[in-house]
This record gives sequence, C-alpha cells and structure tokens, in this order.
Amino acid sequence: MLSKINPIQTTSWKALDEHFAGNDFDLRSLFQYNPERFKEFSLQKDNFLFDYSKNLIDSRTRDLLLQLAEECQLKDAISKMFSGDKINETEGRAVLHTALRDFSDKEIIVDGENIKPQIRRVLDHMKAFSEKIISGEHKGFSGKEITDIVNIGIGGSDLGPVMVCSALKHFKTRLNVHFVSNVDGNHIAETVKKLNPETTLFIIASKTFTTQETMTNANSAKDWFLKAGKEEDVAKHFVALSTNVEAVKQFGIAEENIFEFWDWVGGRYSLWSAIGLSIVLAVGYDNFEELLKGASDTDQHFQTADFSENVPVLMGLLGIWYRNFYAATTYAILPYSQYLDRFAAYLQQGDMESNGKCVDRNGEFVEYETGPIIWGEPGTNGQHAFYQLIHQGTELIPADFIAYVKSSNAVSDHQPKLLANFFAQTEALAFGKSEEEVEQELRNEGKSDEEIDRLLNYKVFHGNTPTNSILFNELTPFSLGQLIAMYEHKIFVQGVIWNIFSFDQFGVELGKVLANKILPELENNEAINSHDSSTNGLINYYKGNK
Ligand SMILES: O=P(O)(O)OC[C@H]1O[C@](O)(CO)[C@@H](O)[C@@H]1O
Repeated sequence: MLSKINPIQTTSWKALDEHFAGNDFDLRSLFQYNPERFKEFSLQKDNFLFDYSKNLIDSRTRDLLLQLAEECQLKDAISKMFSGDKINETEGRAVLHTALRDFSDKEIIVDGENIKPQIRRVLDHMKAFSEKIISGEHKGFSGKEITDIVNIGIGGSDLGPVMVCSALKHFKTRLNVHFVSNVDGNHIAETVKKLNPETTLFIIASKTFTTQETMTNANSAKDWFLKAGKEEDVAKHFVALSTNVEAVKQFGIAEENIFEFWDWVGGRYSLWSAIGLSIVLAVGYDNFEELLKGASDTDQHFQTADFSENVPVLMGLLGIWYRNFYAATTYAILPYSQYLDRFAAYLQQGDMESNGKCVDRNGEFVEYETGPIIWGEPGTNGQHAFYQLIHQGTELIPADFIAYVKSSNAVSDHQPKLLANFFAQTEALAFGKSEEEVEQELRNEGKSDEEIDRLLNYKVFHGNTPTNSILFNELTPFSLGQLIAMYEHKIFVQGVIWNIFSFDQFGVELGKVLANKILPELENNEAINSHDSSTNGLINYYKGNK
C-alpha cells in the first residue's frame, strides 16, 4: 500500500507556502545574480540535456520540493510500483508496465507467479508474427502479401501506438499502418476506402474487449472483409490484443492470433505490451525492443538517481510548484519536432486520465488542486496559433519544450531554423521585453512621444513564463522510449504527492453507462421525455431530423 499522507499537512508544503508568499521570482534577476544558474539547474546525460533553469525557482525552492517528495514517501512508492505491490488499490491491481521493458534476470512476482516468462513469450510471439508479415511469408486469403495494417482501438489502445508510429516514421517498414478509433462511422469508412481486403490485416486492440467504439469498428471491419473473403479467411486477416481471451474467441479470432496482456498493465501505459503490435509492424521488432530499452533506461534512472538529479522527479515537482502554488491550470507540451505531432494528445490521456482525480487515498475530497489540463502542438506551428496568449495573455502557462539536435532527414537548412525558434521562444518567454526596451525601440524607429504612449503597453512582453527544455541528440526508438517513460514517471511522482490513485479511471464510466441507456431510445421515431428538458430536446431533434 502507498502512504496516505495529506501533502498540505507536511512541513515542507507549509514551508513552500511561506517561501512562495515571501518571494517574487523574476527570471531576469535570477539569471543576472547567478551566472552559474544554467549549471546549477540543468542535467546532462549521455544523449540528452534537461535544462530547468528557466523556472520560477531558486535553490531553496528546489530543496523544499525535494523535501516534499521525501515527506510524501516517494522513494517507498517507487520501489512498491517496480516490485509489483498492488498500488492500484481501488482496482486491486499491481502497476507493472515497467516489467514489460525490464530485460534483466530479476524476477517480478504477481500473485505468487514470476511474470517475466509470460512477458517474454508474448514478445517472442510478436516478433515471429511481425517477421512473417513484414517478409511477406504470411499471405492473405487470395495468396497476396499483406500491405496494410489497421489498428482498431481507442484511448490507451490507440493513442500510444499512434504517437509512436508517427514519431518513428523514419524507421518505417514496407507496411502502411492505419488507426481507427472513433465510433463515428466516417473514421472506418474513410480508412478502408483506400484498402484492399485481400492485403489488409486488422488488429483489434482492446484490453477489455468490451469497449463500444472498438467492438463496433471491429464488427464493421469484419463485415467489410466478409464482402470479399469468407469466414474461414478471418484467421489470416484478424488478430486481437487483449486481456480478455474468452471474449476474443467469441468474436471469432483464432487462439493463435491472440496477443495477450494482463490486468497489471494500465490502458494508458500499455504501448509497451502486446498493444504495441502495430508499432512492431510499423518499424520492425528490433526497433520496438530499442524503444523498450530506452524506457528501461529511464526506469533505471528513476529508481536509482538521487532526487536532486532525477529528471522525472524534478519534472513532477516543478509541475506541483506551478499547479499548487502559482495556481496554473494548464501545462503545455511543445515539441519542436513534427514527428512528435501526437505527443501532446498522447500525454493528455496519460496525465489527465491518471491525475484528474478529486478524492485522495484516504477516500476524502482533496483540499488542493490536482492534475492540470495538458495541451500542445508541435512548434513552430503553435507559434503562429496560440503562443500570443502564452506571451501576452493573463494566464501563467508553464511549458515543456522538446527537440532534437540532429534532424532525422537531411533537408538543408531547416534544423538550425527550427532550433533557433525553440531557443528564441524559451528566451522570449523567460525574459520578455520590458517597458524601457520597448520605449527605446520605438524611439529608434522615430516614433513621437504621443505614439510611444499609445503603443507602449501593447508591445511589452511580461516574460517570466517558465519552461523546461529537453534536448535529445537524435530521435531514435531508444530516445523516444526514454522520453515517454520520463513523462510516465512524472505523472507517477505527482500522483504520489497529491495522495491520489493514478491508475484507475472511474471518471470515464458514467458517460459510457448513459450512452448505453440512450442508444435503444434512438431506435424508433417516438418523442421521448425520460430525461431533463435539454437532453430530451437534443434527442428529439435528432429523431425528428435523422
Ligand atoms: O482497451 P480498452 O479496454 O478497449 O479500453 C480503451 C480505453 O478506455 C478507457 O478504459 C477509458 O476511456 C481507457 O482507460 C482505455 O485506454
């Protein structure tokens, strides 16, 4: 069991409160008075730099935050997660996505059984299967090679693979991988429009194998396929990734086409499991293993590095500083890499489904804020869309900037331009442009006193917007694994300190239940009045116009 410490009752939280009230952190002064600031507030590892010097903190803030982590027994929580304690208490489950990428000989015991051999067995199955598909040895029902893969899944059974397949496009095999998630029929219709059933393989990815969206799409995929193939051909064109083997068999998928995983893998932490089969097909098994090894590298770092030099711990603590002391409601993820175009969307589920909770581990409502709203888009596109608000709006929006030193494609002068934007934005956000600087600039442009008065306030940049910069040398499967695991552990750190359960998601249930209740009401044309007037009105409008 994890500790059940109310963070705001700790000595360090109280000290942080006083420290926050008694200080006005100004990045200009912090850098001016400490020429060693970058050195003191950054970490360099083999293949990346984590610079957190542009945060609204001094060394006392860091010390107090580190003390908070100690007081909330983070060390103990980390060791419990990695050793398979049932820390997902509300569902009575261990949390062991880290075991999926642990290539050591260490045994990990769940319910009296070492789970390592079963992990290996599924990995071997994924490897052998993917090799047959990629090499063309596996043929479709008409004897042709498979050319297209369609992963049907949603949430954790979609977002991780979508994000990774996009991030590792430059490692692509000959296969084209597509993703269908939305129950909106247009999604599957548009996807299969371009495909040939003779050369298409469907992956039905669902931990529970009951999710309405996925089962509806899976059935439509089967109907589409059966227009060309026969029932006995299904085995060559449908595989399933699930913990619910019985339900998969009932759907008609052969036992040898089931890639199993287990209830100790949370949906939003499942890309490392059989759910990663689409990744394996997209980039090849060896690259998938490199991805796992990268994540494992971060796991080692998270477990062994001193908290003061521990990237996920520092990321988590800084997030708490802004959420709970600066009352920042949102957190932006800004990758300066087009390959990471789905990274913020992936983290929205990772973070918000994990830490969007208001009840603590004692079953009481929390008296402090928990998970922030996560959002973002790749730079530089974001610069031409929403950065205006970050620079001159009324909200404090902390952000992570992520980039790669080397481009994965040799396209002349793009990379320095991309990185110049990254560096310039973090500089502009930190230091802004003062009244004096704006005034001087306007004078140099020959503006009159009257014009200067009129324009001055509009042209000032308040600055003091905090950012972390994560700069990897290169986007490889290994470094991507490292990066994803950093965020997984950041989320964990925050959940432990906020004293909440990060690994359940009861908040998604109510809507599902109501949708199932409403669905039969949509079948006929009779007006209904069983709901509130708004819901009745919406349903009746639909019925009247369908
Ligand atoms: O893999 P499944 O069981 O279809 O679930 C999909 C997603 O639905 C959720 O349970 C809730 O939206 C997520 O946690 C999960 O990733």
